[in-house]
Amino acid sequence: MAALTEDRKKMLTPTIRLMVRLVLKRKLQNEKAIPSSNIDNYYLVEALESHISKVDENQLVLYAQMANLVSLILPSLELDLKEIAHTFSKFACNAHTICDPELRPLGTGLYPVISIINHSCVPNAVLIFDGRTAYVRALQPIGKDEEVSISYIETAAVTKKRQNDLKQYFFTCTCPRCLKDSEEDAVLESYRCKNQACDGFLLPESGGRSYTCQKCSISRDEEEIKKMTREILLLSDKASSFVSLGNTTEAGSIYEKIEQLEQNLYHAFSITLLHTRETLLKVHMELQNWQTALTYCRLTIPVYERVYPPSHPMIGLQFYTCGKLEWLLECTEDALKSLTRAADILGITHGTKSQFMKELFGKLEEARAEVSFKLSSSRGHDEQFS
Ligand SMILES: C[S@@+](CC[C@H](N)C(=O)[O-])C[C@H]1O[C@@H](n2cnc3c(N)ncnc32)[C@H](O)[C@@H]1O
Repeated sequence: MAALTEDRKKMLTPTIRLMVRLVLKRKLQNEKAIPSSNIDNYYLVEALESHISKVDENQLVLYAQMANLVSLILPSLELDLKEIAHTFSKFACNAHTICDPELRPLGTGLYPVISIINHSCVPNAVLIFDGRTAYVRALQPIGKDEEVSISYIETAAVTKKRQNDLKQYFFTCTCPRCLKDSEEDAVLESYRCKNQACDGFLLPESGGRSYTCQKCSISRDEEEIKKMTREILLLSDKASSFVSLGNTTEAGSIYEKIEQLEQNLYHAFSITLLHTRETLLKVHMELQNWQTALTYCRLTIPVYERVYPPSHPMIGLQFYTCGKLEWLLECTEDALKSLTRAADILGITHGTKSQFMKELFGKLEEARAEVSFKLSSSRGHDEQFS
């Protein structure tokens, strides 16, 4: 690595590091310096799908450059650059993002046995890591002949976006959600009805100039929508520049304005509004504004429950955040409810033995004890005065 120029060092992406580890592992396994097994050997990598014939020329050039860099990092090995480039193409449709228990990305890994699992936007299983060990856990009972599926992408998105994110895998998803989701997509991305009491979504009128609610037929003027969209765009640019300056307080107050505008513009289940609220949750956590953070956390949950399958870890994690905030704010009974929901879901997706889960169970026990203590002391108080 020391022999690399600064420019080349910048190219040491997680994918390059993964390739270097893979090449070294193959060498060591061939020399029997480290053990190989049925689920851990290079033959499994050879069998992976690469879609190399469909990869475009620019991407092929990039793979060739990356292969070259690997050979510079490992000068003592005689490498077949074409084979390395081909393996990079396998990474694109088979590698997995290793995440921490809170689903924050940590790096990239290749798990050839897990790579046999196909994608669905309504998956019946989920891939969870404990350190570098990968676990596939069922989100629901899976029948004997039923196919196990996981999601390769973020499923909190409309069909067009999901299909676009799946392009690197060279297939068109035909899961039930992709086949029938036009109305659901409209809810997730359309404008809301002008009537605040109506939960309908708008579609453009054939002649343009206005949008009409599909539930109550009230129209919204196109100009008004364009004006609000422009205002949101301007504010978003401003908020991003405050974020890059590290001014979280200013960024937060601009995101609040964006959220207000988006509430009036988009449907309550809008993905755009969801992302703004996720940002506001992060901002207020950073600023230790626990009550406001809790408000935004609670607002995200109904949308999560709509866009993720039941028992999805994202829902469990959001209940966990809610529970921790409620505990901090001494809303003990709410905390108990949220932590119970979190434990019910994350117990399925994360198992019960990891340190992360032990901490959650510890917090749940504490909340349970506190609630029963409060209950018994209020009963004692009532008895004293009866
Ligand atoms: C990680 S591999 C999954 C295993 C692969 N089906 C196999 O037999 O080796 C990813 C590739 O599988 C195919 N694939 C995955 N999910 C699919 C789906 N829902 N429909 C069609 N093809 C899919 C695509 O070719 C994709 O690039």
